[in-house]
Amino acid sequence: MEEQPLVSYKNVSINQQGLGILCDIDFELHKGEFVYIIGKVGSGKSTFLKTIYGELDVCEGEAWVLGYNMRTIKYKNIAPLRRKLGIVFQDFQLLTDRTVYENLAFVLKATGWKNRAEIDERINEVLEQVGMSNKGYKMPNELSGGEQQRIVIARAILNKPEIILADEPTGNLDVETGCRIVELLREICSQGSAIIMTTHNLNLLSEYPGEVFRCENHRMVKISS
Ligand SMILES: Nc1ncnc2c1ncn2[C@@H]1O[C@H](COP(=O)(O)OP(=O)(O)OP(=O)(O)O)[C@@H](O)[C@H]1O
Repeated sequence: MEEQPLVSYKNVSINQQGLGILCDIDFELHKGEFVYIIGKVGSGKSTFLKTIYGELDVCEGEAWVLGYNMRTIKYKNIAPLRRKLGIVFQDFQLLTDRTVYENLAFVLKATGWKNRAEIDERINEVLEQVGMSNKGYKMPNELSGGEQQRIVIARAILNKPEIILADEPTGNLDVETGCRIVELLREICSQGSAIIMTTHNLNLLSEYPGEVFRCENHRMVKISS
């Protein structure tokens, strides 16, 4: 039997402050998929992602994310949903007043981890996975942009999310560093997390193929796979 999609949207419309941003979206995300969302500035890419992590309501259609009906999801279920998601933004959003290790420990403790040794072990694992094993003691401002983005990805994968939402994760990086970040995301994808990534960098699409949806004229249309 075919596995249930992780995300399933049918005829979904999304508004911001009463204004229609996207309408009639049909979208599915399955385990292990890597999906790009492209489109001009203001076309609705981030808006779409916001509905997946419950930041913005869906106003029409049928929308399911990891078994939650996003039309009717209760506020108390938003945090449990987000624990199954990893979220990566372009502007890093690390806590600047604490070390890399403390940034990661903060998230683990906030999501219910208590055992010190297990916390240590998981932090070491994710830092190794993103190639930053020896940087746990650093403050975020002592890291380059690419290194900070690696730590953000380490933070996003701490709880082994089923889906990673990456909103312009290469937006603040030079081309070479951006490619390394996409390679890292693809490696994480091959280990089982599905990934939705918005980007303006169309070169990435040919270099690192995936399914592509474009936001345009209030629609989000699949253009290739
Ligand atoms: N908080 C908000 N309140 C009202 N309108 C908003 C809000 N956030 C975004 N919008 C509007 O929704 C539309 C889509 O914005 P969105 O941020 O999704 O675009 P985007 O495709 O992600 O753009 P970019 O490439 O610049 O990141 C824009 O017209 C924007 O002005």
